[in-house]
Amino acid sequence: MGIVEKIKEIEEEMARTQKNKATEYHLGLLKAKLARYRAQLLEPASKSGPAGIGFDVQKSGDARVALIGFPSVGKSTLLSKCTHTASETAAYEFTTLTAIPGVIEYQGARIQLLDLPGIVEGASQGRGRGRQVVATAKTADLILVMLDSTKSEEQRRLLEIELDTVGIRLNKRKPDVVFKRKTTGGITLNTTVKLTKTDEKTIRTILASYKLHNCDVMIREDISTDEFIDVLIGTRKYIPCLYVYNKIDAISLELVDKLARTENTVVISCEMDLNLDYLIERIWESLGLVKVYTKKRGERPDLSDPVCLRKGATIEDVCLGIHKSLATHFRYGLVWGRSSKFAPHTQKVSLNHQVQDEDVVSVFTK
Ligand SMILES: Nc1nc2c(ncn2[C@@H]2O[C@H](COP(=O)(O)OP(=O)(O)OP(=O)(O)O)[C@@H](O)[C@H]2O)c(=O)[nH]1
Ligand SMILES: [K+]
Ligand SMILES: [Mg+2]
Repeated sequence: MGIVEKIKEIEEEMARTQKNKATEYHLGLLKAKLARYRAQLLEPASKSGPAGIGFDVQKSGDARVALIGFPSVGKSTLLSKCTHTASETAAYEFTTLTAIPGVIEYQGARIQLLDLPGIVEGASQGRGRGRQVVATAKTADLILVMLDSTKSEEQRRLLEIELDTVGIRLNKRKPDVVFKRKTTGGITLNTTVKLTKTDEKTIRTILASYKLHNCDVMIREDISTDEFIDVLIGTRKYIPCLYVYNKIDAISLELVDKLARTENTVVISCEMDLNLDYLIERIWESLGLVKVYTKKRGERPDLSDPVCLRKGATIEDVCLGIHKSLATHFRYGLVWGRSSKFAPHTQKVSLNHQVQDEDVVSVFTK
């Protein structure tokens, strides 16, 4: 029996099993098994072929944003409107067949926007180019789930399932669980909160089913069984996401209003150029990029050409963003701004100092 069939069998058994206190533990086991098979199916290291490999597009710029959606929702139209790259658009489905990168320039940052082929239900199982598309989505810093506002709400849930299946967790934080493998000593399980969505027995059974007989587990959040499995599998990707409803020119104002009030949602019309600037603002905000200005000794900071970095970036990243040699010859840095302990005064810092948005940085070399 192939992995796909095995997965199907487990899914069927789960569907047949009634959800209650008595079956909770058995369902937990099935979930663990299912997650393991899916991981086998989708990780690049699996023997089932190059399933986990995405389209070969060079990452460039300060961040990567991937467009995911069903065919003909307007992904290519959006790329063509927001970047200098033209991607073919047409009224028929599957116009786009590969990944097409474009660049959004905003606030001094270069954001790579990736137009991707439309995916269909079952994409993560290998239908169409779906697996390649979702594998590419895994490499993104932000996912735009693009939806056709004239179509049913169902499309959003279906896309979420496809992304979830390949281990992408949208708008979620990594569960607050510390997990350490050991060679001896058995299992130490500690919780700092009351577990309401799973229990110790289920957790211990899952550990056993993964043949983890020696480990330390510290659970610091009220997690579910699924979230615990995510921790064990370890390759889950926690990616922020914006839901982008396109074609609002074709729906009622009431519906536009309702959609616009939904969390993590932006409504647009590519065709009528509605709200596209606002979308870019939201993309920028969701990426949480950090802009740092550099300053040479005795000069004013250069406000025209900031260095753009990811959240959590350090002085070392600033150096690398300017020139490779700067980090190797680094003596010390000076920081003005929010990350400076002595704001608004200067702080002398080393390479591992974390910078904040709008900091001004000077680097002194040997
Ligand atoms: N009414 C309306 N139509 C739009 C809008 N944006 C795009 N379209 C139309 O939707 C159709 C599909 O657009 P594409 O950009 O090719 O869609 P896609 O998502 O890239 O499609 P695939 O590459 O096939 O997956 C085209 O006929 C567009 O003209 C919009 O804002 N309003
Ligand atoms: K199309
Ligand atoms: Mg397209």
